[in-house]
Amino acid sequence: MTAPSTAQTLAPPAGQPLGQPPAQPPASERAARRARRLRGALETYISLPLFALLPLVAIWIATFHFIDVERNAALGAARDATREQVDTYEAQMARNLTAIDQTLKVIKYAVEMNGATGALPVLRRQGLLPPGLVIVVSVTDRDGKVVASNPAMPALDVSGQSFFATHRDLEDGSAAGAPQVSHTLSDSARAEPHLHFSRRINDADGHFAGIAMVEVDPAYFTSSYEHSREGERGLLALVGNDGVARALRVGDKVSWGQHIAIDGLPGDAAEPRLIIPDGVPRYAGMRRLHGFPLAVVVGLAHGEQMAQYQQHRGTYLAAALGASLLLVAVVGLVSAWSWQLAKARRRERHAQETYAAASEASLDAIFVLRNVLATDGAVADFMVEETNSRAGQLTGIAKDAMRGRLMGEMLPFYRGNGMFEELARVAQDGGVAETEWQAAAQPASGRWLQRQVVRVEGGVVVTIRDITERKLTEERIRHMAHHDELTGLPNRSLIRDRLEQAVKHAQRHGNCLALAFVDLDGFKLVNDGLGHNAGDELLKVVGGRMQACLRRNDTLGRLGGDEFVILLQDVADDPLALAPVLEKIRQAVGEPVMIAGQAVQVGCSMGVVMYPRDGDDPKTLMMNADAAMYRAKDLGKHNFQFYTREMNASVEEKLVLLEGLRKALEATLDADAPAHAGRFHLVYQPKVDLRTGRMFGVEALIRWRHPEHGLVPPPRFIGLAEESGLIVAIGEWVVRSACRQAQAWRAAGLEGLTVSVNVSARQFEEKRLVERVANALRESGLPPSALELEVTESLLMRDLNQAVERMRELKAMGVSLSIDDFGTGYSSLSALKSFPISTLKIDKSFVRDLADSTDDQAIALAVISLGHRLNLRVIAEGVETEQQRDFLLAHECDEMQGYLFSAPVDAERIGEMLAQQARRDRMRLAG
Ligand SMILES: Nc1nc2c(ncn2[C@@H]2O[C@@H]3COP(=O)(O)O[C@H]4[C@@H](O)[C@H](n5cnc6c(=O)[nH]c(N)nc65)O[C@@H]4COP(=O)(O)O[C@H]3[C@H]2O)c(=O)[nH]1
Repeated sequence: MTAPSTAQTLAPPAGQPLGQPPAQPPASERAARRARRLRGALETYISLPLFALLPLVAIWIATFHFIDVERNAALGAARDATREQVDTYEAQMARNLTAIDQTLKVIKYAVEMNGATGALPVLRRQGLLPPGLVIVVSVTDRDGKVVASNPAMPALDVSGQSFFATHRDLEDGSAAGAPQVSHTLSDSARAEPHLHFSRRINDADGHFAGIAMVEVDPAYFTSSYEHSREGERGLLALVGNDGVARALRVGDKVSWGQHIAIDGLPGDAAEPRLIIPDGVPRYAGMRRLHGFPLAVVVGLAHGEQMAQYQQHRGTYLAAALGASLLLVAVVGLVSAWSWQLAKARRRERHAQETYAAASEASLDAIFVLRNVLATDGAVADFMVEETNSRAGQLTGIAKDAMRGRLMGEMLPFYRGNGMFEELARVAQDGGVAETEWQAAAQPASGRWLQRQVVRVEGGVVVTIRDITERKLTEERIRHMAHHDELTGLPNRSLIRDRLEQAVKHAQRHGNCLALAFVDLDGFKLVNDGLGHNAGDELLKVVGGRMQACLRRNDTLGRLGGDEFVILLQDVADDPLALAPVLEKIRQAVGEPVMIAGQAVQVGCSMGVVMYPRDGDDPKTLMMNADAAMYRAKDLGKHNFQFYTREMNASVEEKLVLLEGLRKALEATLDADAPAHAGRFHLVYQPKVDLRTGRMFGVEALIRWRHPEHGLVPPPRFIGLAEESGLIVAIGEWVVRSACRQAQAWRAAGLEGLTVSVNVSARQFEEKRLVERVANALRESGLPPSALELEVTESLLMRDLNQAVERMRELKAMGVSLSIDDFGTGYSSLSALKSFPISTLKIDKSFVRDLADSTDDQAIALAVISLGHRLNLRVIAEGVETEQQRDFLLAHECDEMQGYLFSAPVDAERIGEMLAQQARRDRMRLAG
């Protein structure tokens, strides 16, 4: 664990600039390297063979020493034996030769005394002759002819022999002279090889008279050869001074005649040498025999003499070799084992170093923990055996300071947060445990950590990873999955989830909850008119405003588009109690919003349901809230509606209504159609000049008399006619009818009356609108100036350019245009300027509270002043009271319409009113 990590060795140390020669490694590192090298040298597989050389050398030194000693001993013994043999052989030969010479001397004496032929019988008789089987004695005359012998032999002449010549040639009268010895030979008298010992016989005068001879078998002289002494290849030889062997025995073989350089032979054996050329080196000793021209030679075969030594030497060498081999084998085995062990240790060290490097480079904190057992064998604590720097950063305790410490003492909180129990469980039962938790203690406080515990022998390894980033990412993804990207509000899936939870909670606790579907009114106009960025901005602002109206545990979410949903929990089971917050939201949404330097305004239609009265499951509640929201839309928008059971029937109701509308249209257009389908008809509401009080025009308003339901107000069916497209045909009928009626009044002499017709969005956007209007005017004969088309402000804003274009075409025809419900939309001044209109109509919602609401007063005044600045006439609708009229009059509003003057009435009544007015005019003129 102390070895430098791979990462450390690859990268320059911190602070060392790249490109510079590396600095000397620190002293501690150098010392560690030295220690490692020394450890390596002391490895058994290196040191043991080195140490084993000592006993090996000792074995061989001792072996060679013993061999040497043994050899010297063997050599000494060989020399001693040779000397002893030579001594013995010399003594034997001296004895034998002396006896032979004695015989020669006796024969000589007897011949000299008894004559050559008489001597031997005398000696035989006296028993002085040696046994004839072994030794032949004979006497020759001076000519060399054997004259007597014992035993008797064939005639023999030795005159040619050198020993005879030697005797004969001696000075006459000389004493006996020395005995002569012949070579070993065979002659005509005796076929067996023999050698002759001879002495000179003188006559009485001292002259040569012949010789006395003793013939001896050469084997006689080597008969003392004993295998036990001389061995199988020992040598005994009787050699003449001339160097020719007279008798020579090697083993059992007796021979003669070989040449032996006796002069070169030592008296004592020194070194083995080749005495005869039989290839056997021998330890040799030689003694000259006194009184005879002879020497004895003894040779002991080197091989035989050293045989025991050789045997011992072999034994020693074998023993030494055996011991050496044993030693080498043991050392080899131990070294191999040690090498394997060292290799395994190296591998282990390498693995440890790799582990340490990897561990140090790891972003995970790693703790190698040892079990600390209680007396009952259960794990009582853990001791830190190894760890890494990351662990130090995580715990705030230096890595080295952790080693050897008890976890319970180092991180006491680990017993309180379940970590110890988990570690102990894995330590005892095995397996792998994984846990994620949020750290509570410094320095990692607040961070999300993940630990993995794995059992190892005698402990556990704990890996701790900081997963805060992952958690945050997961949280972000979760948030994105459950929240609307634009507003950050909960999205449909989270809302559904929260609603489910809220319903469950309410079910458990018997509480109530409310759910409101909110749809923005007029959002599409902003989005289409000012662009998507403006739409997005508007959604954010409106979302923020709604959120501000809610309590902390309420939920505001966005379903998509301009649809929001509000979940109010733990509310009273009383719709009225909800009204304040809903109204607050409605007002907050209705406040103008500044977008791209421009004030825009939207409303909201809210459909509200309550659990449990309007449904006891999320699906039903959402469905019913949706139905209630549509009802709010139907009822003029920017309001909230609580769900009623009847709403559920609305779809079916709509279908029935639509069918009725269709039939009514058919019936209206077809004069012959049966009346039970109901028909449309028009009513007219007078428009009055505020200053003069004179009716100058009428607004045509459609009515549907249903055969069963009676009179159906326009708000109940205009929207449906719009939705279904029927409005185009209905609208065309309205224009044509209104034109026809207006022309009829004119024809009746009621001149100067204008008629206004409402044109809905669908109608206005229809391509043939201008053509249809032109047709209606042409058919009726009404001058275009008597016709006014009322379009709503919001309608114009849907497609500004197209609207302006369409308006210009109508204007070109001479038709007047007015903007209905002015003030509920968000026309910009610049847009307003471009409209070819003649009149602005203040919406009746601002007129209603004119007397009390300063806001409405301000709006009315703003519209009046705006209209006048643009040279437009301003008309207020829905004027019901005199206060309203007085206010409008005081503030120079031009015209008005409303119940104060007249509710919408049929054409006939308008005719009467016009007639009355004409009468009044005439009277005033007259009066
Ligand atoms: N509270 C109150 N209301 C007053 C007063 N004086 C008049 N009104 C009502 O105000 C509405 C005025 O018409 P609008 O704003 O164009 O609003 C109209 C118009 O937008 C639409 N509409 C009516 N007839 C037609 C039509 O022929 N074509 C189209 N496209 N829309 C029509 O239906 C809406 C409602 O028409 P109506 O029910 O006839 O309701 C009429 C009228 O009866 C008053 O003093 N107080």
